[in-house]
Amino acid sequence: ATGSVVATPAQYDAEYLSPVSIGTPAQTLMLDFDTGSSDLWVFSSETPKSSVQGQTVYNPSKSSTAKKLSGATWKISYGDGSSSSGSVYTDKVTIGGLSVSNVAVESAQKVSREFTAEADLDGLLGLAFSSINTVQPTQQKTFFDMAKPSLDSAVFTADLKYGKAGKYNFGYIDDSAYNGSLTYTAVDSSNGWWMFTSPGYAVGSGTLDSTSITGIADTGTTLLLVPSSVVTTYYKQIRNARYDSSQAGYVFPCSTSLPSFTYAVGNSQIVIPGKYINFAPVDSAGSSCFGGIQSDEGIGFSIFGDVALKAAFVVFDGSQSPRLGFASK
Ligand SMILES: O=C(CNCCc1c[nH]c2ccccc12)Nc1scc(-c2ccccc2)c1C(=O)NCc1ccccc1
Repeated sequence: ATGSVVATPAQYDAEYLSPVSIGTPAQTLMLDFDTGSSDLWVFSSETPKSSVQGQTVYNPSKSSTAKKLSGATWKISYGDGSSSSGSVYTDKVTIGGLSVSNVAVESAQKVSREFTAEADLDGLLGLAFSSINTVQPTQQKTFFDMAKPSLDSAVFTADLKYGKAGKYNFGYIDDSAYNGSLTYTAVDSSNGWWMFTSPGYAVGSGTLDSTSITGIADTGTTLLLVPSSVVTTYYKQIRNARYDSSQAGYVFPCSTSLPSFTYAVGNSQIVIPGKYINFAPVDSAGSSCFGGIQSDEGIGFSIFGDVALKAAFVVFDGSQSPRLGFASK
């Protein structure tokens, strides 16, 4: 089997949302496919009304294939301080024509205000490794792990784009979606993430600096978060860039034309065009803009978020020895 689904960017490409059908008859929610976490959680009929502001909710009592996973709970929190928690059902989940039964669908009984504020986001679909799924007492498998036995090939691909719709494919690699060839690199999944080491980086047309960057391929994080030394080197090239402590990040005049950022993958390179690195205005006046490259200080590793991944076609190879493939497009 295979599946293919559109990934539509929210404002400023802050996240990408894909339609997912849950239950019988189908209840279609817009979920953020997240290779940085491993829980499929949704706004539901159990989410307090005061916490639901525009989201579409999953109602298990309206699904003939829903089963309560008795005694199971989940609770997750993210680095930005956001969090959610609740109960667990199993139900049929269909993504782009690919149907999987008995998938753990985590129903939110609590969501933090950051999620309530995201009116278009009805939940997350975790695509990291099942070893970091938060369901207790019995850890649950991700949609990808549940789908794997029926997939033509144990892979999924992310083809996110700048300011327009991209795609997630399951079970096959669309060789027409990228230029040149794929370069594969080793993954360390011991911490549950798609973690790899980039052997170097470059700013603009400069030469490659062989400072390696170890981080995770994370579609659920918006920005590219790298070591402070790399951040400093990048923004040193921009005359009016400055660290704004009130924003806790580098900002620059929105009119600035930005240098590209290149990250190496094995012997090849992915070039992030400068315009991808202007994330969003920090004020309504729109005079200063927040950079798409910021520090990974305090995380313990770097995060290749959407700013980095949307410059590439990315293969998440979940075979016996997982690996990541990157190609330019
Ligand atoms: O959690 C994910 C992926 N799912 C995000 C879902 C999500 C969280 N708010 C959302 C809001 C909307 C949509 C999805 C999400 N990735 C990882 S691995 C390590 C950290 C981390 C750990 C400690 C400190 C910092 C990061 C994060 C992290 O918190 N990223 C989000 C972030 C990172 C930095 C700044 C903001 C957010």
